[in-house]
Amino acid sequence: MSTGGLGYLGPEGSFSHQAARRWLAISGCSFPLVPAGDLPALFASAERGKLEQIVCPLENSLEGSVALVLDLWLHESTLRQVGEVVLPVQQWLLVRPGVPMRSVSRVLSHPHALAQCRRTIASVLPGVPQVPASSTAEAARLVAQAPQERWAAVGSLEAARRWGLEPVLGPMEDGGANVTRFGILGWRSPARTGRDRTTLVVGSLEDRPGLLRDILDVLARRGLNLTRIESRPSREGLGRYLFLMDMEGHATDPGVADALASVRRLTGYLRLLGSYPCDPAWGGPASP
Ligand SMILES: O=C(O)C(=O)Cc1ccccc1
Repeated sequence: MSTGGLGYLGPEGSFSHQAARRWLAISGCSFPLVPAGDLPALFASAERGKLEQIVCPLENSLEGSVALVLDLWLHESTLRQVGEVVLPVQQWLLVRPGVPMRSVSRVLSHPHALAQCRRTIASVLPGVPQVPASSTAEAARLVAQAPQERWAAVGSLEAARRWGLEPVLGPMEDGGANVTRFGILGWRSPARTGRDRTTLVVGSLEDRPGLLRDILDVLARRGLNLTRIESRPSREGLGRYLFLMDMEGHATDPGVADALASVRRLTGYLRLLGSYPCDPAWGGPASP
């Protein structure tokens, strides 16, 4: 039985925690927030019926998709996307108060955060070992509680406040707008709002030239705007992929419904992963 919680990748102070609070504000829901230790545990709690919805980082404007989330969703879960939150993010170098930056002996963070700051870290902390953590906030918590005081974390100013660390450098991502898009996954599909997005995954039993082109053609002929296409291994062998697609519109819009039926006929496998309202704060990808 669901406890009605909204699960997120914890601990407090993670970007997922910020996205979860923003989702409560957008949706008007009042679920209690429930932190999870890592992404597999987050999905497993939801699948066991312990959570009503979960917040997952899907993609980042500098570093791309979060492959682990896509793989858990596509291969180990029956959840549907019910919403999205688009969050501008900033990364800071966080140390225990008074620790000079030049003495840092190890830098911890989520691999996506380390990758967003690759050039800055190489220039200000050359040769310092980088250690992956399950989230930016977990990195901050570890630095705050480590026996070794010279560790640093990469994370938000909120994580610094929550875990009592001092921001000594930032924003430190390697240029460009840093924005992360989070998916809200659950079981109750929301009603059409008129400004919706639809996510689906297709795979093919047939391996023939032009199949992907034919699929994209179905969408283009109906004027459907694709906002993302991503491939992940289908786990059936080398060269076998699933294609995850986001497009504007709701599965009950006549053009989208018609396109889904045509794509289903073309492919061996189509799973509708959800239709949900677009984040009102996000204008969509920049036009060329
Ligand atoms: O590490 C965090 O703070 C998170 O919320 C997870 C995450 C992972 C990848 C991109 C953005 C956020």
